[in-house]
Amino acid sequence: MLIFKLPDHDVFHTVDNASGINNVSFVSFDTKTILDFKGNLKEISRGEIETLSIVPKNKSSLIEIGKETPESYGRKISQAKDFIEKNDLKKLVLSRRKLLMYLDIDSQKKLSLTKSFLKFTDSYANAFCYLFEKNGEIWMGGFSEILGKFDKRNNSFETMSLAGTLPLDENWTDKEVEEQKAVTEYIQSILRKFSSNLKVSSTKDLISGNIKHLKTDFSAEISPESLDKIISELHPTPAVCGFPKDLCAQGIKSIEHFNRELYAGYIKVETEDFIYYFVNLRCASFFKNYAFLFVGGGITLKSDAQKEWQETELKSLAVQNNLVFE
Ligand SMILES: C=C(O[C@@H]1C=C(C(=O)O)C=C[C@H]1O)C(=O)O
Repeated sequence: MLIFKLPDHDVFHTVDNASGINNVSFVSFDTKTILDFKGNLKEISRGEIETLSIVPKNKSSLIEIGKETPESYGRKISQAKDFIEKNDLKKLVLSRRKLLMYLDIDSQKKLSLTKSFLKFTDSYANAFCYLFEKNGEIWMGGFSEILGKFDKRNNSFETMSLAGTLPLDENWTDKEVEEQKAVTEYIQSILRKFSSNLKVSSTKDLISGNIKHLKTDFSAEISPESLDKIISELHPTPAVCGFPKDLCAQGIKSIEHFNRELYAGYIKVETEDFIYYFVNLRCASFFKNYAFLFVGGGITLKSDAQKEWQETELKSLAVQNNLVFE
């Protein structure tokens, strides 16, 4: 079962399971896992969504639940800084799995994932939001970062450089400006190879709930044949990994000590006119008594461990504040 809402659209969609048609795919961060949702896109109403039963299951094997603390995350940030220094990098994106246990809140009340999804979509109207259950796995998430948007009618391709995070009332510093610039330069260097008419916007604030980011938009005319290649070269961008990609992904794995799974991967959605590639952030996987909320941020040599922790806490509220118990 998959339900989703495209950014700035009023309607909800699902897929009709028709075989041979594949319009929605979730690609994991390491691109090794691809979850396909078969069928044509079809509209689904709010009322129909409310009647769906999506109930988390117990994980079949025991998982090790090491609760991350500001101190343990601080140690990982130091390791990330050592890695940045040793390899002369601009940044590395570190993340954590926030463990949220929810059974104890009130034994009479149960988590309603469909109502949570609807609340999430109301809070983040300009985001791509989804909820799915497949092979016993349940994920929910939503954010407005695109890895790509291809318009089949005129072969125009759009993407964005989105990075740097602060609470709404704080002013940008060199740390955020530099980390976002690293993403902008990376995207530019790739798109220039595929298009001679690349347009780059000025950098603006993007407000997402309780926080803001720096965003630069790109648009270019490309040949449809190069679309897959562009996406595979872009992903993972330094907004979620670092550059060089392979070295940074290796560094991330050795420091984070968990599998990012679908977090920081992307979601491909094909409609009649567009092919979208949404970056899978502000997301969580759900089990019977708990959820893992995946959150991260760009680390540079200027990073302050306490602020980085705070940033991941603020990002986790995107999912956490929209969970509905009834
Ligand atoms: C990595 C995440 O977000 C990404 C990293 C950001 C940053 O480093 O400031 C900002 C927006 C996203 O591109 C996340 O939400 O977990």
